[in-house]
Amino acid sequence: MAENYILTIDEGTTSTRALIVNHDGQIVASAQQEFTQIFPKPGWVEHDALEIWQAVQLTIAKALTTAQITPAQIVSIGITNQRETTVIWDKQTGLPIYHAIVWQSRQSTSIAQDLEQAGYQPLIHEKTGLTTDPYFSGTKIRWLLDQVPGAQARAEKGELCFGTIDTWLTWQLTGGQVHTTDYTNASRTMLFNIHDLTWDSEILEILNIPRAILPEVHGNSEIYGYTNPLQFYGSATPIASLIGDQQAALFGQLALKPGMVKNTYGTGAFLVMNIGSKIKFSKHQLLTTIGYSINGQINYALEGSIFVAGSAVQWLRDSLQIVEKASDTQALAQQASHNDQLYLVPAFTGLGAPYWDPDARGGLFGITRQTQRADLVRATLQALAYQTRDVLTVMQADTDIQVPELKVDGGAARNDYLMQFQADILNIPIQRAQLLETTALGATYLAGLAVGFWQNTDEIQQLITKGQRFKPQMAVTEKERLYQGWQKAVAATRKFKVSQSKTQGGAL
Ligand SMILES: Nc1ncnc2c1ncn2[C@@H]1O[C@H](COP(=O)(O)OP(=O)(O)O)[C@@H](O)[C@H]1O
Ligand SMILES: O=P(O)(O)OC[C@H](O)CO
Repeated sequence: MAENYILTIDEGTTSTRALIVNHDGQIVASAQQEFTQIFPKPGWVEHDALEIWQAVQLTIAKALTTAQITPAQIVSIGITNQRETTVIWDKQTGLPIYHAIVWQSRQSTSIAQDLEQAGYQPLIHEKTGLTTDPYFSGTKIRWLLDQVPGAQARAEKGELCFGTIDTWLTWQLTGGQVHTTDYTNASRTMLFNIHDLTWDSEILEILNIPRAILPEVHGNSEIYGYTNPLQFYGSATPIASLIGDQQAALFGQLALKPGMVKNTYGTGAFLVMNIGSKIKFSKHQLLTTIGYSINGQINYALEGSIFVAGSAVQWLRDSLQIVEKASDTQALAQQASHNDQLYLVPAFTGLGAPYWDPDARGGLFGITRQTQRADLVRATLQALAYQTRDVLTVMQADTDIQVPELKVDGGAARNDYLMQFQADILNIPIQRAQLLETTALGATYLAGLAVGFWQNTDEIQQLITKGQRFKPQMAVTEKERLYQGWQKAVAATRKFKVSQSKTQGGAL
């Protein structure tokens, strides 16, 4: 009998991947496709949602071809996605009314500021676990309905659909039959009440967002619908997991016990701690969010969102062109010998947790006549580690938990220099996943559990091999000296902010 597989789509900020996974949890084939990053104005980031859909179709076709299997051998499909990124499309034609507004984008800053000035921050935090930042979908939806002519009226008439990328791809794969999302993605919109698990009427009213555009909300491991055979090579295959990428990585690490923490170093870096079935709020501006939901049971999480991580490495490669490949940064950082007091604060699109400062912009401190390319590369990698310490410190303070080790994954976790420096600066071991595609594997496990491909997480645990462990080696005085320099650099960056006028932040 032909073997069966799970197909998982991991739609990230800069590229999309399709993975085919067998019953032993091995990736038998994968394909990856980058797509265009559109920067219409400083601080704005957009994607073409149709280009994303095309990239998804292409990677599915490539992965199936590489694996030499037929779509009928796919027992279910999992989708995990860059969160918050907002698409609005026409229900009839399926065409987006504007580009997707990416999570990093700052174009709805003035809407977020208006909410804060009107005193809504405590209400929004209490109901959604989030903060009034343009990062989340709510202000992006408001911006789109304001800026695209006629959009508000069409939304009120029920002619438009809103979705994060999971919803957009499910709509496309089902041929416009299913308009749904999951709790984790919903919990990133700033419109979802994480206590009673519904779209919040009061917040919808404050932002004047018509309920008619919103998707249904479900758990993370269940059948939401079937692919339209026209979209999936003649097969009606169940779509059986939708989950935001950071929560998928938490599940993929099997960080299923309260207190377990993972950090994923992708475009951004996201520390997520499982906090169990009860909501807990941070005193230090971490987010409370939904971690995952299986069989009707909700697990909450605390999250520290770092906006710029691997994208700083991309900046070295694409904008400064001082490295050819992202992986070149490892050897360069290891070679750097001058000036270990050079600090890059990569606040390219503001600062996320724990600062939440949308107007901050990047800074470079401590340059001397001796500063060389390798020093800048090292400072860039170190910035990822320092930002992680900023977040982990407040996460530990919020929960009274001393985290014994940090589980890590994501593309930049490949970098051994970064991993060792991270262990040093945190003074705890770093446990790297063997397969860095933990995000995709999390969605795979959930899609497999939904259809009985795997029976339970104990069975999945047997499939996972641990990767490399990095132990702290640096003297405590040394790491404290370095970290104090970082804190000074962050303070100086925040002092030197650009003030963003309403028109710069708000108009098309
Ligand atoms: N060896 C490396 N060292 C440092 N950064 C890397 C390395 N390899 C990849 N990256 C960075 O990791 C990111 C890609 O990771 P990935 O998990 O695919 O991100 P995403 O899901 O956000 O698209 C890119 O920003 C890239 O610059
Ligand atoms: O594309 P990534 O992996 O950097 O993840 C993006 C996050 O989901 C944004 O919240």
